[in-house]
Amino acid sequence: MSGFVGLLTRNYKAVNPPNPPKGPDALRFGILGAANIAPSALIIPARSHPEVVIAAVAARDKTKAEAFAKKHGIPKHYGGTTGYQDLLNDHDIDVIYNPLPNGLHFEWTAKALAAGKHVLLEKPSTDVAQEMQTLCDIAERRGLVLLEAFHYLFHPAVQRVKGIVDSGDLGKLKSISAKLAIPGQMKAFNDDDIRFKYELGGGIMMDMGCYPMSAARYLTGAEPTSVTSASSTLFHRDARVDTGTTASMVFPNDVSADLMCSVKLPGWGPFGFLPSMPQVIVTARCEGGTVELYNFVGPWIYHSITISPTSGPKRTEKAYAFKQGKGEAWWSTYRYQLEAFVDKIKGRTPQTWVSAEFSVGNMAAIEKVYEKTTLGVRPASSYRLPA
Ligand SMILES: NC(=O)C1=CN([C@@H]2O[C@H](COP(=O)(O)OP(=O)(O)OC[C@H]3O[C@@H](n4cnc5c(N)ncnc54)[C@H](OP(=O)(O)O)[C@@H]3O)[C@@H](O)[C@H]2O)C=CC1
Ligand SMILES: O=C1OC[C@@H](O)[C@H](O)[C@H]1O
Repeated sequence: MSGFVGLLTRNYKAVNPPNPPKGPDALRFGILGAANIAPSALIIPARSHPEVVIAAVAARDKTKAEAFAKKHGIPKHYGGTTGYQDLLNDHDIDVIYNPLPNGLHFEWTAKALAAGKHVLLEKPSTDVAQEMQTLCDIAERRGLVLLEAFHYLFHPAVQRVKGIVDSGDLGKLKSISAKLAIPGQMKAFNDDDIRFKYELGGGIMMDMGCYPMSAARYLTGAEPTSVTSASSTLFHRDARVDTGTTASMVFPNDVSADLMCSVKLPGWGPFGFLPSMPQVIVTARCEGGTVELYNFVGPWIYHSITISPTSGPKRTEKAYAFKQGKGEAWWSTYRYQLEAFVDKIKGRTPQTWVSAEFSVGNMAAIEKVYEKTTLGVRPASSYRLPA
């Protein structure tokens, strides 16, 4: 199905998915925090997964936990000062979803792994690379699955672009440009949002910038050798926090990358009154042409892959489902991710995976960018692992 009807059908089914019965061996998930992202990233995708049950939620406030559980049909809730740990102590829970503020990712993922749970950890994985390395080491030692939720990488559209770049059909890769930015007029986040709290791992390079960074590293299949320039716009209440960052990087084999993220894209026209268009685009320039993916972070809603060979006609493609592989055109990036995560836990081979090395590398590269901006890396967690 294509065109407008396809768009409506896909987006309707993504939020109103079929609800097959759950099998006896379904994994029981618990959610740490009644976070805004939890419904889109896990609760709705879980409905159509026969091997996933959302069994419990914990929130710092008991009433909030109860209201969230009721709203989303979650049978168990934990709240109050011991709520998070009570969830981890629940023997009925197999897997923890951690959508806490970035600065709490390390502590609560470490505690979840210590409790013997697999963890789906929100992006960006931790505040600094060393913390993610530590978590990955613990997960490996304990035989548990830990996945940083880079949901978009699991979508067929991103896989198609990766396939085109890797095929060499457009010749050798020369440069990447990756942008995730929204206009300031959207006022997407309040001043007191976790994204602007330095002590919680705030900063838009962490929040949105982790996407363009991961896209550049994913498509090059390499780590940046240096960040040649980087600059940020600053949050008006705290000059350690960026509202947007641009960076230029060099990769091995003469590949370069330009990244941009912002929640404050300036307007245009008289007095900058008119909002700019959001920019959610990744472009790979090769010796023999370019491939561009429009809406790389939300490709299930709508996307467009434009392939422009230097000699030959330009063409566009869509990839809402894999030609071979599991999935439906209406599956969101989060649904594809959940499929892969469950496959991994169940010992099956996932279609796509985000490795420990990839996640650690992303944080290391983000650190390099923050160092170059002079804002400095985000503060490491004060949590110490038990001896
Ligand atoms: N994959 C994706 O597409 C997206 C991922 N994210 C990531 O998910 C995480 C959460 O983002 P989002 O849902 O927007 O954030 P929210 O502010 O909605 O949720 C964060 C949760 O953290 C809990 N929390 C615990 N301690 C604190 C504290 N000191 N201050 C504030 N909150 C606290 C709160 O839980 P409680 O209920 O216990 O009070 C709150 O519900 C971030 O890491 C973000 O990067 C965010 C958006 C999209
Ligand atoms: O993960 C995310 O994806 C979309 C962004 O708007 C958001 O800030 C971020 O947390």
